[in-house]
Amino acid sequence: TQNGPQEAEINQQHLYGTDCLPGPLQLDSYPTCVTATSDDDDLPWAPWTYRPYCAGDTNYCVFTNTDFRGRDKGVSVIDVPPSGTENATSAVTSIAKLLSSRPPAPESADTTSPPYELRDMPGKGKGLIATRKISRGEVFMVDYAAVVADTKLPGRVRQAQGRQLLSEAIERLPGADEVLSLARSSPDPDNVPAGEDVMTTNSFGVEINGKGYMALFPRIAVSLFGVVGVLRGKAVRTIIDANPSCTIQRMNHACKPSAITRFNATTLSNTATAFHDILPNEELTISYAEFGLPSAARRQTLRKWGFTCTCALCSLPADELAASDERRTRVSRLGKEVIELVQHGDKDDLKTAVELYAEAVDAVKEEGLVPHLGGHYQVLGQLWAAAGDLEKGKEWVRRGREETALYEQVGGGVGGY
Ligand SMILES: C[S@@+](CC[C@H](N)C(=O)[O-])C[C@H]1O[C@@H](n2cnc3c(N)ncnc32)[C@H](O)[C@@H]1O
Repeated sequence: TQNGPQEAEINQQHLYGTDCLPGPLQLDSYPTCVTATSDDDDLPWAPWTYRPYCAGDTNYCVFTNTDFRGRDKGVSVIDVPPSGTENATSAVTSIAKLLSSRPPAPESADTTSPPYELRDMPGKGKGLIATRKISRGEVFMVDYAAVVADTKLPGRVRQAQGRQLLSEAIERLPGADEVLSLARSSPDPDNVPAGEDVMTTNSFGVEINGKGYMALFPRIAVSLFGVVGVLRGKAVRTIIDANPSCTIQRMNHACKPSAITRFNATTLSNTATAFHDILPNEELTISYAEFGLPSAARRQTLRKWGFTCTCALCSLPADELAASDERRTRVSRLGKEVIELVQHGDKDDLKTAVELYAEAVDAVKEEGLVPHLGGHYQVLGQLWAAAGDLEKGKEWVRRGREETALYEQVGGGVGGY
């Protein structure tokens, strides 16, 4: 919402409770001249609780359902109303389907305490700290989207319109206060509306039906303390947060993080899974930047969030940071060399390719680039097989699949920052 030209006053057409949607926004499924309140049964714009709010001469509307994940939470979608070809890719369509097909989950009286707590983190605001050991592969947090907005919105509406759409999207939620209590990072907070600042500071980039959205996950999943998967015969549990201030959004960034988040576009859930055994008092962190970048590129990416990274890796002495950067660039250099050797294709080349790739895998491990490991193990297996050692080949492919499965078991969409 920051890209449009500054406009002091835009004539916002507040359609909520007024007569008609403007012509281009009229939809068969949302009759335009019906007056309704949220208490009406059988709303013509169901499953949305209110008549969609559409901003002036933009194509964008806000669609809100106040029952999603329990009555005090809700979800708002800011998108172009679906029609024709847009229908298949629109989040409005797929979230409407989700809302229509499943009754909202009942609140649970689950009193299980989450395995982390919110603490002050010097130089980073607040952060989440493990209060007990969290095992590698454990899904320790589940959160659901409260606001979902087309990523192209900022470039397609004027600033005042974008701000109005965001403000409607948040204010219509029963959980608006929770959303507005999230961290803000604008250097000029008095002149940036809270909703916009919160969205800019906290939103995740997600994909729904192949289209990009910004999504905010400020709150807590309800219900179960369940088994969501099995790893080497061991049950992997999901612990559901019970403390509203301990959300996915509270996890700080680290360049060698302890967890990964996965977004599931079908359920609008975002889950956090531990990369390694996390010990009590260890901070729970995720990466806001692409994995594997050297420090200068990371700094540049993190500028978007308006902070200078103070994670353990970025705080290393200069020589150790340079060694880490060298390992990260070595991984891509070795990858290129291996491709050339494979294209060459004789037996000795393939053996050298295996050695070089094993070196790259060691560097990946040392740098804690866990999401890449499964794929690298599988490539190493294929190289071993091509070099004539089928047993080693099978073993590495098996390990690779197991590693990959660990972080995909609860996913379904594309997630993370
Ligand atoms: C999504 S919030 C994370 C939770 C936040 N610390 C809080 O108090 O709610 C993102 C903000 O946290 C801070 N932050 C996160 N990771 C950091 C890091 N590695 N170094 C410094 N600041 C960080 C930055 O101010 C950033 O804008």
